[in-house]
Amino acid sequence: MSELGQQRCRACSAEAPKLTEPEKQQLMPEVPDWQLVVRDGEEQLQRVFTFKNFVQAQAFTNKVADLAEAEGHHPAILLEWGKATVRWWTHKIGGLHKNDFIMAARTDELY
Ligand SMILES: C[C@H](O)[C@H](O)[C@H]1CNC2=NC(N)=NC(=O)C2=N1
Repeated sequence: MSELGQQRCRACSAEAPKLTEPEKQQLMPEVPDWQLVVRDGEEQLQRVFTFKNFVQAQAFTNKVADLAEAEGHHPAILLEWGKATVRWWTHKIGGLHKNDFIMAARTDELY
């Protein structure tokens, strides 16, 4: 289990700073299966999880949703047959916060 995967989200305000490039580069090795993407001008962490069928993808999606609600920090999830694409970013700052890396690591532990 990665050190990030043992952490919990810290409530952040709209004034919280986005992670700097060095901070992101330091954190990326802890979530090696995730990629940085930009959607609607906002940087996000994305990973595609694959499964044998829709039901397994749905069950994983539900686990991620439960984790998100428990942490008060929510992803975008695209559920398809055999796939679940998860994207983490912090809406209120329009980019990436350490919380998003924590949640990506916590998501990996559900897979
Ligand atoms: C009021 C509510 O707690 C906030 O809107 C939370 C909900 N979940 C959230 N999830 C994410 N990813 N980013 C947020 O800024 C965010 N804010």
